[in-house]
Amino acid sequence: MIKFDNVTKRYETGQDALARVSLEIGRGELVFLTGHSGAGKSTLLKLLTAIEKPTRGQIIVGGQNLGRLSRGQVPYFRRNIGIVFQNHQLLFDRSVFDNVALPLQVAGYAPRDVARRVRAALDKVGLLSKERQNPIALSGGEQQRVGIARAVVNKPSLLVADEPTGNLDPELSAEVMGLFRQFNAVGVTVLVASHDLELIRRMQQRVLALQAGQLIYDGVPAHEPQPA
Ligand SMILES: Nc1ncnc2c1ncn2[C@@H]1O[C@H](COP(=O)(O)OP(=O)(O)OP(=O)(O)O)[C@@H](O)[C@H]1O
Repeated sequence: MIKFDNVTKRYETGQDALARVSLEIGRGELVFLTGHSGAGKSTLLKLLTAIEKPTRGQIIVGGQNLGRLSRGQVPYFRRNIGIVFQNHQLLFDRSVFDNVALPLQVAGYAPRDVARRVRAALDKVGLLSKERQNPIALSGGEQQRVGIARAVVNKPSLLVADEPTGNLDPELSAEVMGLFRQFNAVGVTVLVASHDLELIRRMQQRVLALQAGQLIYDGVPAHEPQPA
């Protein structure tokens, strides 16, 4: 599903935000990406979603070589990826329903299909009863779930999240992670960037760790028994 081959990203400032990173993520995997602030997590996600281009190396996503995508092809490529942001970027002057509907409207779906899919997505994140509310009236956890519904409404085969639990307390963070697990269980490939090591450890999934732009770990962390 995702292949990075010796990928380096150097920003104009001259710094290597990623240095010779090679990795593969198979279809249907749930993987966490971790590392300190500035380690390169966001850069890796921006390359993966064709927001940035690599300076060197090759990136293949869903069989497409991102280095060969033309500007015009990028929006079509992105339709197959759901993206969840830390600050969820919801529009506070529109209802929950309209926020989730946006990607479908942009893609030109008929209004009946939009309504059906939006309600299915809101149902999956447990917010069907709040479709008419304005997101500003929702809690932080609920707002993040609206962001997740919007990311999955298009039924993407890949779901990417950048610090999706950054502003949430541990209980709500666990809830959001549970949602990612659910989408993964029905076949969606999920990549979640997070610096919350405790939360990641509890998930018992594959972890990729970056340090100063280099991939320093790829594996499932050993489960440490908790003291009684
Ligand atoms: N657009 C940019 N132009 C120049 N340098 C950048 C740009 N974006 C990121 N960087 C630099 O690249 C390095 C990696 O940044 P990146 O945002 O990928 O890290 P991160 O692991 O996501 O950090 P954080 O958890 O703080 O978001 C940092 O040193 C950062 O300052």
